[in-house]
Amino acid sequence: MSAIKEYQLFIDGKWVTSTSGETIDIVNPTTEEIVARVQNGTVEEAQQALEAADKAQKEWKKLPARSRADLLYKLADEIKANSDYLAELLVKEQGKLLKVAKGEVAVTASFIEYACEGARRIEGDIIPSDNPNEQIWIQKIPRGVVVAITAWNFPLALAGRKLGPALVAGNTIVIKPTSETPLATLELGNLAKKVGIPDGVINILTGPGRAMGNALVESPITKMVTMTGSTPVGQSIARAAAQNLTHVQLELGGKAPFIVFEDADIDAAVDSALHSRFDNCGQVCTCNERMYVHEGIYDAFMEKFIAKTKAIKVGDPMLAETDMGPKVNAAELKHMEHLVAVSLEEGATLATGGKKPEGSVFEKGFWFEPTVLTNVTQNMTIVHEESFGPILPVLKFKTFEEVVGYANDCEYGLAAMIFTNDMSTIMKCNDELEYGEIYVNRGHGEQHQGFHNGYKLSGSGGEDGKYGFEQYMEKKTFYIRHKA
Ligand SMILES: NC(=O)C1=CN([C@@H]2O[C@H](COP(=O)(O)OP(=O)(O)OC[C@H]3O[C@@H](n4cnc5c(N)ncnc54)[C@H](OP(=O)(O)O)[C@@H]3O)[C@@H](O)[C@H]2O)C=CC1
Ligand SMILES: O=C(O)[C@@H](O)[C@@H]1OC[C@H](O)[C@H]1O
Repeated sequence: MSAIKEYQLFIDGKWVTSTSGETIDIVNPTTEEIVARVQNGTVEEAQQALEAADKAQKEWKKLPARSRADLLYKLADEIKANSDYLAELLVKEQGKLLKVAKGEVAVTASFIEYACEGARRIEGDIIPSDNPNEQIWIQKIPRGVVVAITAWNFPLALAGRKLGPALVAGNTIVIKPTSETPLATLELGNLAKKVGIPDGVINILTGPGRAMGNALVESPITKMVTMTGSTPVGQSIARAAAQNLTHVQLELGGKAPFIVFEDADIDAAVDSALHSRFDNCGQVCTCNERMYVHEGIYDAFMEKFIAKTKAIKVGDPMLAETDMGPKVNAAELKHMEHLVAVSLEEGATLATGGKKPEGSVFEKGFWFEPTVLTNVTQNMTIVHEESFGPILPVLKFKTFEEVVGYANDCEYGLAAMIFTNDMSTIMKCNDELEYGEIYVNRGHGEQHQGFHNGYKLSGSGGEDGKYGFEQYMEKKTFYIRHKA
């Protein structure tokens, strides 16, 4: 057994051990072995990180945005240069497939590179005044210290998605990754030092969200909180931030409907539905959480879909032939078992899966079979509660009005997917589906230049693209009167 690495806190460019004297074990979801330990940081250390970020921001904001971007391009290059190491760390801490982990490392770098492209597009306005000899300037300026709080499903990518625009805009950042999967994110501290990002610009803390996270959110030093995670936690962050009216950007839970209309390309819809549910063991915020299939093609569609679901190879995420790894932890596994039990009690039928796979290789680890539930009705728990795992309830529908009503009968509003070739249906879906992101004739998967924006309880503010970049800046209006 290799020695268990103990990570420290990254504050003001230095690695420090927490005064708590306590650590948090990071467990490999595939083997249940401890792969590393991280600091159980204190609220005092949260304050130290915020003060370091505040001090560093005074100088960081004076750099031309292009100079800030040059340093961040180098960080992105270092992330790519360390892809194998970072990807294996992601597999060990989160259980995602190695090929998916390598994709996450690449997308982390590209999130940062995309933000760097915005360095020369921080544009304001010059507006004529109603008064003679006067101009009005509206400038975009950095907010100050940004706190970034991230979830466990794509921990490194979520960190890059936030630190990129935050730092290009002239802010500094304190990142608190989830206590489940902090390792790859912590490695960013070493890479930041290596490329010469000034001390205090990036700070990375570990510790329980309810204490450390809350302390970061509540501080008056914090001028923006960007958080990705569950809706209940996002709501508590919004409440805590309210006392200072701190700007909050929240990317939260989802329950994406996947709608297959009668004229859909069935093979394309089957493949997209499969990947949009089971990739990353169903742990993607925009996942196909519930599927509606027109009754006219239901049998043909489901025959192909069930066959492909049964063919999914569950196993060691390090192996190329594996299609799906384990859930991230025991609590999530228990949640899967609970949702299946409730669904069956409520009258659903188990078409495939529904339990831990059999075999000695699955004795250790948080494994769950790809699961499909049929004979599901709209009022069932599984149609409304996010599973964030490999469980897919399938319902039939007859009419457009019926399925749009089902799709919108939801407290979330992040993503929706539809398959149809009828332009009128597509445009009516665009008008009537209450979701911030709609994918037409393809599965989920955002792009940096889009806008990842959840309605209802899926979040507020949105991130990515030019509108996400705007969130990291304040505006200052300047009235200038000059002598005639
Ligand atoms: N919309 C989107 O883009 C995405 C949404 N998600 C959602 O995230 C959820 C799964 O991720 P998960 O990590 O379990 O989410 P959680 O909400 O449990 O945790 C998210 C982060 O918040 C921290 N946190 C917890 N309590 C507080 C608090 N009171 N104040 C400040 N920070 C706190 C956690 O720290 P700690 O872990 O140390 O407690 C963690 O870093 C799912 O609901 C999924 O839908 C996931 C990915 C993307
Ligand atoms: O957060 C999610 O689940 C998705 O937004 C995911 O995160 C980073 C990847 O680029 C997205 O697919």
